[in-house]
Amino acid sequence: MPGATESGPAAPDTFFVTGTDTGVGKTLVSALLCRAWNAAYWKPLQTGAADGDDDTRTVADLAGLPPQRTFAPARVYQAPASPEWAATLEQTRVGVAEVLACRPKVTGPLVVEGAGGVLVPVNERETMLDLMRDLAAPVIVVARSGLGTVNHTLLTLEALSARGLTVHGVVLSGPPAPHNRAAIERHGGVRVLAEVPPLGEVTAARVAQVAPDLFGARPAASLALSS
Ligand SMILES: Nc1ncnc2c1ncn2[C@@H]1O[C@H](COP(=O)(O)OP(=O)(O)OP(=O)(O)O)[C@@H](O)[C@H]1O
Ligand SMILES: C[C@H](N)[C@H](N)CCCCCC(=O)O
Ligand SMILES: [Mg+2]
Repeated sequence: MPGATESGPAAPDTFFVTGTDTGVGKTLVSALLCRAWNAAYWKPLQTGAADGDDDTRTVADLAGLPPQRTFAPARVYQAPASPEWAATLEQTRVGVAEVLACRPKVTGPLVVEGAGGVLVPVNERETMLDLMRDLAAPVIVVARSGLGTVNHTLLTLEALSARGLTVHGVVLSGPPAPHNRAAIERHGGVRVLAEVPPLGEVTAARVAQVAPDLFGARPAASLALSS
């Protein structure tokens, strides 16, 4: 296998961070990953700019990334909505191919954050799953840790599996819930990479403090999602 080492397959460089929902902690986890792995960051489609949503700025601040380690979104839309609807409100439309034409060329790890969850529409025909398929990077699923997450996470994993996407693992955010972690690993055939506890005030100092213990210094090789 190209890039393989004696210790196993080479770790991929690009990871797509999706979630079971909007607001589950994708941006916080992206910042933790960037900090731990010294990764660059790209949010291809940013919506909610009218409400001040700017995940690129948030990650740059929290992870302490210099300007050359973050990349402008392919599109920024004002409305706090899916890319499809936010674009429609601006009488425009975007396709996955146009988005990926803006894919940054970087050396080393790159964290790419989606908008909302896996089936959020990019346009009338394409969803975030199409973006993930064409990006061809292993997927990290961020989920809440608490009640309801087992169903939401397993549904998300089913959708990813149905499209043949490689799942690198799941990250749970919120108060530790070992029974939920175990259920997701058992029924989803995935690793839970980390449980991000409630961080209190989310600051760059706090991210720097916890990121290495949560994610280590570099990404591990991805395991295929078993059925
Ligand atoms: N473990 C945690 N401890 C403290 N705050 C958290 C934790 N997880 C998430 N949050 C907070 O919850 C809010 C939503 O998280 P975040 O912005 O990362 O979600 P998201 O999935 O990226 O949302 P979007 O779909 O808008 O991109 C943020 O204010 C974030 O700091
Ligand atoms: C604006 C928000 N913060 C996100 N960036 C966009 C989330 C879109 C979710 C669409 C949906 O699932 O209903
Ligand atoms: Mg976000």
